[in-house]
Amino acid sequence: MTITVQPRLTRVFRFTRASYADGVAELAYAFDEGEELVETIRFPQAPAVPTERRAAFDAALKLLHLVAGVSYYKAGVPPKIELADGPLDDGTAELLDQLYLHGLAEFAYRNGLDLRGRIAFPRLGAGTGTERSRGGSAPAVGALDLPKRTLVPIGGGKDSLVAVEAIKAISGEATAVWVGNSALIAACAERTGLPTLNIQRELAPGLFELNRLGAWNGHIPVTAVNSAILAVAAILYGYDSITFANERSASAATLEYDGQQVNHQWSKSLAFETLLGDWLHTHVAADLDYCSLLRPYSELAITRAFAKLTPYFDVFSSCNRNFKLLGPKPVDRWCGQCPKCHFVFLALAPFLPKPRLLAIFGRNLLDDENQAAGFDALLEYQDHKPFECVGEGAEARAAMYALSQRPEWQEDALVERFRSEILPQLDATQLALEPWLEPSPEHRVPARLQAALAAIG
Ligand SMILES: CC(=O)N[C@H]1[C@@H](OP(=O)(O)OP(=O)(O)OC[C@H]2O[C@@H](n3ccc(=O)[nH]c3=O)[C@H](O)[C@@H]2O)O[C@H](CO)[C@@H](O)[C@@H]1O[C@H](C)C(=O)N[C@@H](C)C(=O)N[C@@H](CCC(=O)O)C(=O)O
Ligand SMILES: Nc1ncnc2c1ncn2[C@@H]1O[C@H](COP(=O)(O)OP(=O)(O)OP(=O)(O)O)[C@@H](O)[C@H]1O
Repeated sequence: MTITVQPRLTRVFRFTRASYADGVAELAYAFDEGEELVETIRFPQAPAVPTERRAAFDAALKLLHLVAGVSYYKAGVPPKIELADGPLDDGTAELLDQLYLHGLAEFAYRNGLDLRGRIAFPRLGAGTGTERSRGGSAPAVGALDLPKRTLVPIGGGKDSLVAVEAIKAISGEATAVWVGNSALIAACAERTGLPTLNIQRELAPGLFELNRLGAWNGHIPVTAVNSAILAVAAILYGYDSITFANERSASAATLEYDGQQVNHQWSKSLAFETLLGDWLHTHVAADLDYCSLLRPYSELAITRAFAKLTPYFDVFSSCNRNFKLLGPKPVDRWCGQCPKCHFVFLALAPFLPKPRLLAIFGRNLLDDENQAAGFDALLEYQDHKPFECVGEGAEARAAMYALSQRPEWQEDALVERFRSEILPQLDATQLALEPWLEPSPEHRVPARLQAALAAIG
């Protein structure tokens, strides 16, 4: 495919069409009058869409088209957005405005862009008269009597496996589902013993051509894309709930810049969960629940729970370098260099026998002076939290403090450095591990699944 637009000079981003037939969804976009960029999602062994769920399916597919557009919009960030299907009701436009602004906040910060005031999805009634500048709300949909079973997304790391085991503990009917073709995630899903569902996602090849032509590039809110894919899947296959494994800490900003919070994990935050969960209730099906089973828990509470799940130790990995579409992957599941490797090593250390942890990682990251800067960033010492899915700085400091009190860890280079150099500068009353293990009451887990929460804490 030959791309003829210069991405950074484009004027309009267009959502041109979304179609679905025989298990294949095509989501198409274009800049200005340029070629279509078509993303493809494949739903395996898809049944025919049941008639009574047709409207819900169409609504979910439309949302997926709008959400997945973020990968392409970011290539040019033109000032105008156009929708071939016409403007959106207020609720939908608000969800999209928020997602593109906050989900692309890291992208904007790193590229020196300011997206505030730039992103405005067309709204019904906007600009058509003085009496109504916004489009009003769509009539709320009813329940569809969806089967009482749960889609549990699997990411290959510890969090989703903790969620799986919590659902298994209450004998909930569930399917382990993942998007993409990662063999590592497939192995984890297989290990759960649950039925599995693997949905394929192929980005438009033209995006890589745009990248080569100097498109804007950077982080996108991928959890939102996966969530929208799973909403379509829930209606298609018949599930009444989608339970992600997004932790409490995911709501905390990575940094604040020019009055704006920048959160790498925004589409894992409670704010996004609330927006999407409410939207699905009003626009798709009143009985389709979208939530995170791990929302009450800190990363440390989750690593404590995961430390008991020994059958997964030889298959899981939280290192995101495994999940790159292009380029090399770590040879042995953990690159040992990235913020996720650093954080997971540190957060598991208080809860696992040391030899067990070293066996998982194949090395001792805390006894390697070359990794000091990486751990400093986690501790928010002379740096900000990394742009990655890691816990809060205070949480990392609590874990490091716990290790500094243990004979088996305190001689290791970076623990010793923490004790001698960093600890004297910290408020010792803020370093206890125990408060991090307490669940918070805030979550959106539906009544039917709440017993699973007790299986985690
Ligand atoms: C695996 C990874 O971390 N990828 C990020 C990385 O991408 P990179 O360029 O190094 O390589 P690829 O992943 O192979 O992607 C190639 C290009 O494709 C585009 N792209 C990819 C996926 C997608 O959904 N949309 C896309 O537009 C993009 O142009 C890529 O350059 O760096 C990129 C730039 O910062 C990131 O966008 C890539 O992140 C992936 C989308 C990804 O899946 N990342 C997750 C591991 C991730 O970050 N998860 C977060 C969830 C946060 C959230 O709010 O959803 C987390 O765990 O905290
Ligand atoms: N490819 C994927 N398909 C479906 N869901 C995914 C995928 N990747 C991540 N997720 C889900 O997104 C959420 C956030 O992912 P995240 O990487 O934080 O979790 P994880 O991989 O389970 O654990 P870890 O924090 O150890 O990496 C989790 O619920 C995870 O299951």
